[in-house]
Amino acid sequence: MKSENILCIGECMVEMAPREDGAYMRGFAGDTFNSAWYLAKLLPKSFTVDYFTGAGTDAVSDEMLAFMENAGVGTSTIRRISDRTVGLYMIALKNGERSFSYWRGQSAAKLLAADRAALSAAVKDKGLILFSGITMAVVNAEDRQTLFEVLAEARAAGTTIAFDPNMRLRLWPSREVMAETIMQAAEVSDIVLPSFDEDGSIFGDKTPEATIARYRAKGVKTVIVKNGVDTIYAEDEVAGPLTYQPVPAESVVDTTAAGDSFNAGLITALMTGAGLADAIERGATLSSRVIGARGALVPEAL
Ligand SMILES: O=C(O)C(=O)C[C@H](O)[C@H](O)CO
Repeated sequence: MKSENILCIGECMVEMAPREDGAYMRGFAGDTFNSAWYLAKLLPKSFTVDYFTGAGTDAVSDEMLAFMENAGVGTSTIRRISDRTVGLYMIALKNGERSFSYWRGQSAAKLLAADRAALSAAVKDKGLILFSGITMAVVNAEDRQTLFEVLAEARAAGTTIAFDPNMRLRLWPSREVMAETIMQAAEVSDIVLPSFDEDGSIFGDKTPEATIARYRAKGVKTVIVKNGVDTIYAEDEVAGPLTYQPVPAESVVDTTAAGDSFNAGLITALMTGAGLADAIERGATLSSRVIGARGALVPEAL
């Protein structure tokens, strides 16, 4: 049987999310961690969900790891780096659409792939590993290659690799490096979870079908193109091409983690035996509830 151990790799930060009264609420979030948080809540108890990143040894890093453990996300392989600490981001909201400001240039997570042995130990015996374009953006060029190699080794050993291109142009040296790295990441992945607004603008895809074709040409087995409130397009070897029209959200308060929660709902369904169409519905339903509240992690959405 396939391993029921899941690993998400990336950067978790202090999150400052605005409240209605103008004050800020401090939380902890980051795209792949957000998915881990939802996965830990959604998957049956026989599964384990772990997070791999870099963290400091200071009080806020300890609090972050305690927060993860409390949420059911394992932290035992996280790298602790004594002269660094965790990054921070702040959400700004305009009519429900979010934008982010970051303080993460020197974060411990930037060194997450600097110790190959630690990374290799973390990926061992996993059923599925999720990483993202943000994971690739925060590490340097040399460590990116280490990540690719270690993920390729895990895949060869039977792990399913899932990748969300999640593009944050500001975190990359250039548009070209971002686009090139994303296609390299797709080559080591079984499941790719792009968003049409980002992929359309960076790669010039005219339609979601073109996005699917570009990743499938790299050998990706399953591609699901998220598309905001519009039709989701997907394809895998069993279901063939399919579409899903998401039910509109009851209210849109903050779109932070819309894609991350979609990924978690979808992966939960796929890991527990659902077909692609059901898995997409599961992801879309969770995502439409998550955007009805402020911040990335929304317990009421579960
Ligand atoms: O933008 C990032 O790097 C983050 O990880 C912050 C947010 O939690 C994430 O983008 C939401 O998808």
